[in-house]
Amino acid sequence: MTALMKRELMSKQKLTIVKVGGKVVEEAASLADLLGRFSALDGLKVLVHGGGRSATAMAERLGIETQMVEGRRITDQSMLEVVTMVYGGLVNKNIVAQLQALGLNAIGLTGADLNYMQAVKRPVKTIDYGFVGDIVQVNVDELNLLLEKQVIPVLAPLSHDKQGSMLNVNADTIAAEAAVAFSEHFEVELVYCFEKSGVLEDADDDASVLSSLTYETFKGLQESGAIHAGMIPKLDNSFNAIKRGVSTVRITNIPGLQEGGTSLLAE
Ligand SMILES: Nc1ncnc2c1ncn2[C@@H]1O[C@H](COP(=O)(O)OP(=O)(O)O)[C@@H](O)[C@H]1O
Ligand SMILES: CC(=O)N[C@@H](CCC(=O)OP(=O)(O)O)C(=O)O
Repeated sequence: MTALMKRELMSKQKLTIVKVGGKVVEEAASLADLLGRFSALDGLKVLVHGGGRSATAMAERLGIETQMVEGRRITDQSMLEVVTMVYGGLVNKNIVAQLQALGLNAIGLTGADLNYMQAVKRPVKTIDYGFVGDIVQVNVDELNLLLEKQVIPVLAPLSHDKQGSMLNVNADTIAAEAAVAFSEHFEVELVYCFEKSGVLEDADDDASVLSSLTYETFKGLQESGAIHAGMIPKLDNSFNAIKRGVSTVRITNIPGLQEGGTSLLAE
């Protein structure tokens, strides 16, 4: 029996999973600020990153057009090459190098590494998303061994189909699916860190942060249009994670990493 298994038998240890995306990843100063605060968090932790804007910028440099549908990137063969390079390479390794500089022993992984997360190519219904994956299996056993050795997993928004192809997956989904899988072993707090201070009652007023949110209120605010765009899948992912065993989900900005922002309430 490993030390980690022994501890689980006594009581579940806390694990913080921080997902960072949007502008925060793209701007060097905000990323450095975020990583500094992440490194100061106590206890076991995992970082999940996005980087959609960096992929769009790189695609543009290569003359490849970006097309998003309902917040998801249409990923044809050449876009798959771009996202594999940008998420699995540039963004991921830049974060790992910065965490190493901060004294954290980080390792960057896609779902193909250690086969920790497997997906299937999204079936074509009305829209063909191309090489976009829907998660079918998550196995965090090897990641648990890394955590036990004080290694910090840094998870990129990429999975694979176990038949040789990488697949593009939204970073919020990677964070939620990893959080659910880790919940079997840990008391998981999932923190979505982005550019606003939380879920806003009025998306244009940064001071209108809701300190807590139920599913019912979310659906009401969605209907009135106060919650829209990328915030809808983020909240759907978040409530789904709570339903499947994640202890706490918070949506916040960089200074709110430890506390603050919007806490989601189970019904
Ligand atoms: N009520 C709301 N509160 C906060 N953000 C909102 C709200 N409604 C819509 N949004 C938009 O949702 C975006 C976050 O979604 P998304 O861009 O997918 O996240 P990320 O920055 O993590 O990639 C915000 O930048 C904001 O423009
Ligand atoms: C399928 C799909 O849409 N994947 C996303 C993955 C990156 C991401 O989610 O980045 P942010 O968190 O910074 O938005 C994309 O390619 O844009």
